Amino acid sequence: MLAVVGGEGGGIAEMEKDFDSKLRIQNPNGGVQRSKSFAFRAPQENFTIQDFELGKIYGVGSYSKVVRAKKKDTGNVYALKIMDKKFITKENKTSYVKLERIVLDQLDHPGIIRLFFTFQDTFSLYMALESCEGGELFDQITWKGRLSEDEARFYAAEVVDALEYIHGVGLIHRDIKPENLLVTAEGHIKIADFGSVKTMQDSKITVLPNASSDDKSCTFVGTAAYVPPEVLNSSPVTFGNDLWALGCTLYQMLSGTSPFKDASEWLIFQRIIARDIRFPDYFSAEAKDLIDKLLDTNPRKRPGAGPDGYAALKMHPFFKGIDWKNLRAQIPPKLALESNVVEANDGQESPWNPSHVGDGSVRNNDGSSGATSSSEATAHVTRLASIDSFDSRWQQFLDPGESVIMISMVKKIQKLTNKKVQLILTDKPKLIYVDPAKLMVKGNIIWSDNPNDLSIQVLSPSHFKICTPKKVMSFEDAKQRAWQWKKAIEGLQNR
Ligand SMILES: Nc1ncnc2c1ncn2[C@@H]1O[C@H](COP(=O)(O)OP(=O)(O)OP(=O)(O)O)[C@@H](O)[C@H]1O
Repeated sequence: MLAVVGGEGGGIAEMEKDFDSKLRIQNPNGGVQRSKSFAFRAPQENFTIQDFELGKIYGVGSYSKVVRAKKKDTGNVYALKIMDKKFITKENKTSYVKLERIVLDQLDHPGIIRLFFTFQDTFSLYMALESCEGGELFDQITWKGRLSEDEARFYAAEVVDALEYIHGVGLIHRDIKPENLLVTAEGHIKIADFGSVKTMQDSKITVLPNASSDDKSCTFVGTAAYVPPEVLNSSPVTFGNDLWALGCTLYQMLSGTSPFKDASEWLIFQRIIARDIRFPDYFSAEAKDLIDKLLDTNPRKRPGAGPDGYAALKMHPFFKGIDWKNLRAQIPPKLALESNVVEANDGQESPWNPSHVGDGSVRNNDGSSGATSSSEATAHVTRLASIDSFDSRWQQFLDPGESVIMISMVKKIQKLTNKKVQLILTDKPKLIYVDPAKLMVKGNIIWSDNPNDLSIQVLSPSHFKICTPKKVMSFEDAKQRAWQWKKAIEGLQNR
């Protein structure tokens, strides 16, 4: 995510009020102030984190962790999005959180992540989301190298179907990319991450005035590689924004990489503005034509944004054979598993240590609660931990009681060869990298709280260097978490 939407729009106390199941809503659109009593479809419950059995971490966002959570009494499984209240306030993410909560609550489509309920305790806000066991489409592309045209057609069609609904209710998603397209256990696509949506004038979706994204106070919203050229020229955002991103995503499905790639965001933007696209030879004429049209510099000319609406997109020859009425009844492509790519996965889920979140106390109706954390500073760092995936393979590299702060599969860039390694940061603190195939520690970076002896240099969202007096090591994180690595290491140094 590049830019933060809107202003802070009120503190955490106000947000807690907004999270009440009854609230007064005002629609800022259309000039006339519409005001009505409003009940969330997904209620705010009085649950605690102890009501759930926590499983693996699905992923980490810039201000949240998403964990597999089974409700102990019903056995229902959710993707529990856990957000640290202090962090949200500090990082001005309040409006982003409110927006996602209120928008998801009103969306109802099989191609969009469902929000079931929310709850909170002293430290955290929790959103119980529909669980997507298949992970991100990004991982499917990475693990398969690239997708076949049939696979890409299937996924693209499901995205088109959901986008038609999103645009139909007057919303622009603004952050369509393979990381935000989640895959269910069965292999269907669900669009996630509605924190950057923009409501159009005549939107059917109601948002709180201070939960909406305010374009005036920010440069732009989205992710560098998927941003359309008009957004870089500060033109008003339109539905065409998502259609450009769809074109980039389809290109990435078919080739394995996004069409506008370079070493820095600035260079990526130059490529986007110059519309510097090269199609691999193996793309079919239909795929090339559709991507070429979706990446039209004129947003109104992109199929789906013109006077014929979505018919123009759905009737494109690339989608020949797609049964648009029965999409979700079709058999999805076979999912790739991480274990097919990295050897030695014992296939076991490793449960996440629940002491990493919340305080376990029940929230009273007046918003007060009992317990406070004894080691708040450390817990805070741990709650902010950025963890791609954590399974029992990495447990053997930890001492008893030691927990992981951040872990990701990264490329260690060397002069002659680049090597995939698992970079692991723990609360000891310990910073090591492991050969994922041989399950051997390949490097132990000597920890120091002194930034002269251990520092992180971020070169681009995906490229960072770990510098020690003896050595400088260069890493590439495909998930663009270079800044999170810096934050996590510096957070531990300043604990
Ligand atoms: N419903 C879900 N089911 C399974 N995994 C999920 C679900 N929602 C999110 N995830 C995983 O958790 C990760 C973090 O999600 P989250 O929504 O917190 O942040 P994000 O989408 O990465 O966004 P950002 O960094 O822009 O805040 C996602 O990238 C995804 O891999």
